[in-house]
Formats: sequence, structure tokens, C-alpha cells
Amino acid sequence: MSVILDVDGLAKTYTGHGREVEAIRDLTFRIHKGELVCIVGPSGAGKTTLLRCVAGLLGASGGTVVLDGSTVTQPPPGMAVVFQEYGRSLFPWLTVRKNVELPLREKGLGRAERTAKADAALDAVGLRDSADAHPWQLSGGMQQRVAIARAIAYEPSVLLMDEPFAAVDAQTRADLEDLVRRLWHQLGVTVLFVTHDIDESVYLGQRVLVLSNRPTVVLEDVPIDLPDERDQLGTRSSARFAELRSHVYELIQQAKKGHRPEPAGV
Ligand SMILES: Nc1ncnc2c1ncn2[C@@H]1O[C@H](COP(=O)(O)OP(=O)(O)OP(=O)(O)O)[C@@H](O)[C@H]1O
Repeated sequence: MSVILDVDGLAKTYTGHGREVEAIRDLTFRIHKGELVCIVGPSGAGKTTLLRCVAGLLGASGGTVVLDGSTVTQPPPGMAVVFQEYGRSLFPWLTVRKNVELPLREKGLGRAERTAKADAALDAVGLRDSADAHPWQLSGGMQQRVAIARAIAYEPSVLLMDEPFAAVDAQTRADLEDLVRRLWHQLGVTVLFVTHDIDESVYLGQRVLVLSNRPTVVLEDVPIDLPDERDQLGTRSSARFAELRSHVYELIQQAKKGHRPEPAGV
């Protein structure tokens, strides 16, 4: 499997207003083409900072992010991001279809192709019937599905998701998790999914990267050896799921207490 995303020695310190916050000290990991990788860590560990650096929305203080062989210095064309705040990421004055079409317009696609791709993406998330509605006429879960449709219509090679379901109710969240797994299977896209929810990370991921507390490093890269076919009831009640969630939970507890991996060579 080829490496699509290579994060090497990434560091980020925020400066300004007379103070410095070292958010990320030294993050190194690789993601292969077509993988679904989750990132968890204690609150304030730097998960959003990491995703913004990977997306080219924030300049790193050190290290490199390489997407498909090219160093990321600004938002790269092959990446799409779904944020937690769907309310702020959709334009209320545009219809659902126009919201989904927007990045395709920036990509330079003609009207017919834009409409076809937007409608296919809305079909994939089950929202074709709402194409002519405005975002504010939809529920929170539906708005987040619009944001997902917009991201997949763009046909990114890597889809970044930053706690995308944190603001929706539990039932909707379960449905959206299954939607992400289904789209990932169908489209073969690489997904990097940040969440603070341990169960969600184990349910969704093929691997879970557990981050230390700030300044952040990778505490452990946990392979999730659950069967590829997952369902909310069966998978979550399996013995292996319980073992994996306990392991990740333990790691987060250690991270909160300040445990850090030994530096290499010590
Ligand atoms: N613009 C900024 N200026 C200064 N410090 C910042 C800025 N953005 C984030 N930080 C700090 O960097 C650290 C990491 O923040 P970040 O939002 O990346 O963490 P997180 O893991 O996503 O947190 P949470 O799980 O609570 O969402 C925090 O200490 C935060 O206060």
C-alpha cells in the first residue's frame, strides 16, 4: 500500500499577545492510501491544530506534511475538510445543491457536471429530496450530511474530519458513523477522523492514533482488528470491541496524567 499522507516531526507553537503555547511538539505518522484512521487524545491535546496543519490552513513551526508526494504549504487541491460546526460551514443563502456545488465551481467544472456530481453526492448521503432547500430548513444531522456531500462531491484523495458529529444527538451520530464507513467503502477515499469519543474511534477506524497531552506526540498507534463489516449493535457488543475500547481508554487516562513515550534511543 502506498503512503498518501506523511506527517514527519510536525511541531506547532502558537505565538502572540506576549505568550507562547506549544501545542504540538513532534508528531510523526503515515497514512496509506485508502485507510480510515482515527485520532483521539485528551481535550486540548492539539487535535484540531494537527488537522489544520495537515489541511494547510495553519503554518507549522517545524516538520513537514507531505500529501501524495507534495509538501503541504497551503490548502492542497486533493483534500477536503468536514468541521464540527456545520452551522458555520454552510452558506445559509445558498440552497443545499449550490452549497455542494461551490467547491466544484472553484475546481472549474461546468454547470452540467457540477449539478450531476452534486446530485450524486446528495444521493449518497440520502438528501437528494432536500437539494432545493436551504441549510437552515434542515436538522443538524441533515446539515452535517450536506457538509459530507460537499466534501465527497469534490472527490478528494484525503478526507479530513474534525469532530464532525460532536454537535448531533446520539441516534443521528450512530447513523452518520455508518454513513462514513459506507462512503469510505464505496469511494475508496482515505479518511483521517478526529474525535474525542473513544468508542467512536474504535468503531470507525482501522487504526487509532492516541495522542499524548500537550505538547503533543503520538502515544500509541492502535490497530483495530475488528471485522471490516461493522454494525452498531453487533460490533459494539463484541468482546474484542470492549477490549480495544478499554485499551484506548487506559491510554487516554495515562495521557491525562502526563505519560509520554520514551524518546527514541533512550
Ligand atoms: N489560535 C490559538 N492561539 C493560541 N493558542 C491556541 C490557539 N488555538 C489553539 N490553541 C491552544 O493549543 C492547544 C491545542 O488546541 P486544540 O484546539 O488543537 O486542541 P484539541 O485537542 O482539538 O482540543 P479539544 O479536544 O478540546 O477540541 C490548546 O492549549 C489551545 O489553547
